[in-house]
Amino acid sequence: MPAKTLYDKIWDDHVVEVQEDGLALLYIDRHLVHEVTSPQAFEGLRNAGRPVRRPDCTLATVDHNIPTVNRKTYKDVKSFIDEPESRAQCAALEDNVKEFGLTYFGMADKRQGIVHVIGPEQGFTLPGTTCVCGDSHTSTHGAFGSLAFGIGTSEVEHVLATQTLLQKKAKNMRITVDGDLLEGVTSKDVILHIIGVIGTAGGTGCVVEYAGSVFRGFSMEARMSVCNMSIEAGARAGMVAPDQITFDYLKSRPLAPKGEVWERAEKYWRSLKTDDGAKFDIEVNIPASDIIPTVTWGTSPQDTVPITGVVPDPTKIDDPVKRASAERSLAYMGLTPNTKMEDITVDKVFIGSCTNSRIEDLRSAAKTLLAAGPSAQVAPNVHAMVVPGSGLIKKQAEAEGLDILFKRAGFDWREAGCSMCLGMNPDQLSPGQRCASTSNRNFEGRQGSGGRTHLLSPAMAAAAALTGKLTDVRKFLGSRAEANVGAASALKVVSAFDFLDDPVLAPPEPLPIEPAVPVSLPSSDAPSTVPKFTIVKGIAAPLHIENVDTDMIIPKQFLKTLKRTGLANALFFTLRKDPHTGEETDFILNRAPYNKSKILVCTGKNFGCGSSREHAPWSLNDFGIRCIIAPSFADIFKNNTMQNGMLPIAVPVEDCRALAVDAEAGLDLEVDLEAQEIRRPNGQPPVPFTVDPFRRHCLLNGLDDIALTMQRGDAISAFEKRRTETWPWLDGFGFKGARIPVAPAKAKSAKKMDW
Ligand SMILES: CC(C)[C@H](C(=O)O)[C@@H](O)C(=O)O
Ligand code: SF4
Repeated sequence: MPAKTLYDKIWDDHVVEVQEDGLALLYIDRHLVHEVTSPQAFEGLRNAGRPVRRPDCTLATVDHNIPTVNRKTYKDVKSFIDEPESRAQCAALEDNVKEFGLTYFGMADKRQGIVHVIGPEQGFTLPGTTCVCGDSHTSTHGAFGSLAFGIGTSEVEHVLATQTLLQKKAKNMRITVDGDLLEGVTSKDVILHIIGVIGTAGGTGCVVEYAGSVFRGFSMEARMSVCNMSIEAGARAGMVAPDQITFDYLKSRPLAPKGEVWERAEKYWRSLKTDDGAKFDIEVNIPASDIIPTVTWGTSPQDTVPITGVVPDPTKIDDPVKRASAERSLAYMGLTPNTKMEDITVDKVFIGSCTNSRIEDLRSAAKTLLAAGPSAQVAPNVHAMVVPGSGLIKKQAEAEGLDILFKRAGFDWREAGCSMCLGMNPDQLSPGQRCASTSNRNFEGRQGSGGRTHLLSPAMAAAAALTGKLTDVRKFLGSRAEANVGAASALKVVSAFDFLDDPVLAPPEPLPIEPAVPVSLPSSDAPSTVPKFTIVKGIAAPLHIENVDTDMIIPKQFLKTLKRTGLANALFFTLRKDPHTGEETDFILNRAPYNKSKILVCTGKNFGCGSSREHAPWSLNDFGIRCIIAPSFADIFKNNTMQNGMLPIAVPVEDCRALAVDAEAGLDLEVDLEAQEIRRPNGQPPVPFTVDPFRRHCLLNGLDDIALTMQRGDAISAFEKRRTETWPWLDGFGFKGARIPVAPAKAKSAKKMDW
């Protein structure tokens, strides 16, 4: 048997079928659903008369749109959410879970929370599983040794209908951090440092395994923070091999296996580690001692700098595209080169998000407050908020007295949700406001139009709240700090298990399905909803930006739609509309002839990074752009475009630059998918490209993945039979039967604190 990596093992255990070209039909064990990326998927099911194949493996919650104000007066979504589009999206999910019979943690349920917090908390996320969600930070669940990745809405529909996905295997990458971390350095600093080293495209096309003594020593919470931000490094997924720490975290959680089945599961999980001698395509080694508390200075998560450092100087960057990107970032961030990071003042502090809203994160921030002494107060002119990741974490933190500490220091203590991580709810930055944030993305406008984000750890965020400036948290260490912590009345450490006392009920019966539309394998001449892509000829718009993120392609306020169309005006909204006057800017897509572009040529790499929002390709498509040419693409964006009959073409940067020159001259390009070439004006030689053969076939014929996979029903059923025999705990464990027994609250309180 050849030596295998952890990823190889999980992959092999989930292949239903594999084609000659390596394209696999992969079985999905766990599907998390939230309100933003699911409405169009449910609509697709409804239109085709398809049920959800495995309600027992699907868990839904609301998180992105919901207000985080006190819910004491909460009656229902309709009366509680003021903003009409947010309200409509949450109401749509409530209707959909009823119609399709899914387990749902709504706003009245104390288990509601950020989708990537509640899955692990309930034991829904398990080692050795495949886990997906219409959300890029699904990588979080890799902390359990699960192959977990974000998908777009078309793929959400695919999973709901078939419980599978069509996938090509990614490359194996290992990031090893060995040695001892310096005092004051946390998991957030580790992952920010890694992204600073490898860049936001460093993991593109890869599944990362985090190895080495640092990750082995981390708690599950810390591992989740690391895996969460794998997507910011461009990786498809990030994983840590399961071990005793994983099992201790999971055992007795409501949806984890119990009794004899647990024993069986644990035995299998213990086999889930990379074999000695297994081959990685890419290896990165980082000494732990290199890492010091880290913050970001710019508008990409790779723009990191030690807190002791200064704002970089773009004139020292040779590469013109990179220099332009740095200049643009600094202008946006309102920063001057060489300013000391510790001299940067902040207006807001946000402690929350799926990266850092778990109990240990809150304890770590609280410890900084304790270290500062009993009279520590949030600096005047700073508004600081703490948003726990779930209702249960909020309760646990309150039982530990953390809320009192935060409130006493002047923090705002909120209800669970995504909140100011992306501000789809009212928690937003105003233009020009600067925020020290424990979230994961510092893109332009991410936390509010014109808002400026510095990413950092919870401990550093708390320090910034107290001083009003970005601050080295190590100033809150040492003998005086220890004396302050010692003098404070001891905080209780309460077990999470004290709050996991709600049985998870079986999902409701779905409503009767409307007469099903017969499904058959579409032949190349069958009508399909996916447009064919053969030849596209027309104006190409040049763009010279690196790491074009999907927040830039379409900002959050346009994600509240229940439709796939009507998004043409939303495309590159913040670049096309002056935020102050609302007038059109001179951005390339506003100018003739580029306002009629059918092609986009980007000279910067990593186009479409960040969020999994399929709204990005929808808005490009609505604008009329069918083809994007760039040196490289982020994985999820690439998949999403092809699901919509659009063509992303990756060609070397020199070719992109040459094509951009044609585009700047206002000359037509002609993209021929059959011939796999881009024909240039004035008799210049064409630029060749290649597209995966299966995808090319689907695009040329306008084929729809779901209809194709529905033909594999027998193979999927056979896989499910084998799955039930081999891994019985995966069959909706916990959802079967009327009430699921919950482990008796155990005295786990003696657990060593991670701070
Ligand atoms: C809304 C969702 C598609 C998005 C994501 O995929 O990440 C969001 O969670 C984000 O963080 O931008
Ligand atoms: S990154 Fe932010 S918006 Fe996205 S799921 Fe996590 S908390 Fe929610």
